[in-house]
Amino acid sequence: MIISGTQLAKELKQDVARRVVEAKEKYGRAPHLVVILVGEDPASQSYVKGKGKDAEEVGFKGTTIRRPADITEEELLAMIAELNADDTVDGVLVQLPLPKHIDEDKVIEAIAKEKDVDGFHPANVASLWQKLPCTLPCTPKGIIKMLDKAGVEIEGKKAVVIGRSNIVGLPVSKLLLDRNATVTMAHSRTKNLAEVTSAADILVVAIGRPRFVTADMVGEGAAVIDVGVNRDPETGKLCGDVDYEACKDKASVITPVPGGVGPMTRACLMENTLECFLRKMEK
Ligand SMILES: Nc1nc(=O)c2c([nH]1)NC[C@@H]1CN(c3ccc(C(=O)N[C@@H](CCC(=O)O)C(=O)O)cc3)C=[N+]21
Repeated sequence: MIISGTQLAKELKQDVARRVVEAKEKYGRAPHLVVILVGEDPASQSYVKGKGKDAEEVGFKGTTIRRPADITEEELLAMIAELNADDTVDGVLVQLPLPKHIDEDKVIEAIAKEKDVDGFHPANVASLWQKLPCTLPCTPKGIIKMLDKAGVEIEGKKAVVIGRSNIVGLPVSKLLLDRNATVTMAHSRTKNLAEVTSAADILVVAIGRPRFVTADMVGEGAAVIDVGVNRDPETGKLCGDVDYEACKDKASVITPVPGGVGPMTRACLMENTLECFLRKMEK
């Protein structure tokens, strides 16, 4: 079975849109998401365009601030400080990656944690690891929703996560652990990787290498979640970290690329923005 991220994202966005209508009635305005895009990277431009479209679709006010790649770190931090102080702004997202002369950690830390819709702020990260209320990072949150919607049991299962990034591998491992999976974090230095991954009931792949996971690495009946967004070196088309065609018959459920984790990530961003807005208004 294919888990359609496109379909689940549509459902989640419809749910957010319904809640936005209610919230607007109650609080007199819609949530406002501000996305900052620095530079002209084509992939970033296309993602940011998608976020703008989603924001409009769910009934938010959406603003995209575009700045040239040579903006100084100081200018960017000043802009964020202004948005933090602006009561009509509920969510701030700075599209990553940033140009090399700008310190990403510093920028993320500058965003008010209450407006950190990505869930990247160190205060949100700390809360996640301490099981305190927090804004969850969008991709890990979306992955858990996809497993739940597909009816995949997590409790007591063996989950293997390949990749250990701050934005996907680490937090999704923690969320799976919180759901009582037995979690293995695998990576580029893992010995006998195929042996490790074949034992997984749930295999989450987030390493950023086109079609890295081959059929021999997938156990019979596994749930396979492909977080990759790569360009196929030959065709230039979007492809995942999993060789989908080779693995789909071994997996019980699998997510495609495109149309899998990506759209759910975006839908979760909308949900996070609504939640930041509600938390503020309910105070
Ligand atoms: N501050 C920040 N937050 C992010 O969440 C963030 C970021 N920076 N920088 C880049 C990565 C990447 N990312 C994607 C989200 C959706 C799709 C997505 O929807 N992909 C579609 C296809 C889109 C296409 O055709 O290009 C799909 O998989 O079906 C892809 C990639 C969010 N990121």
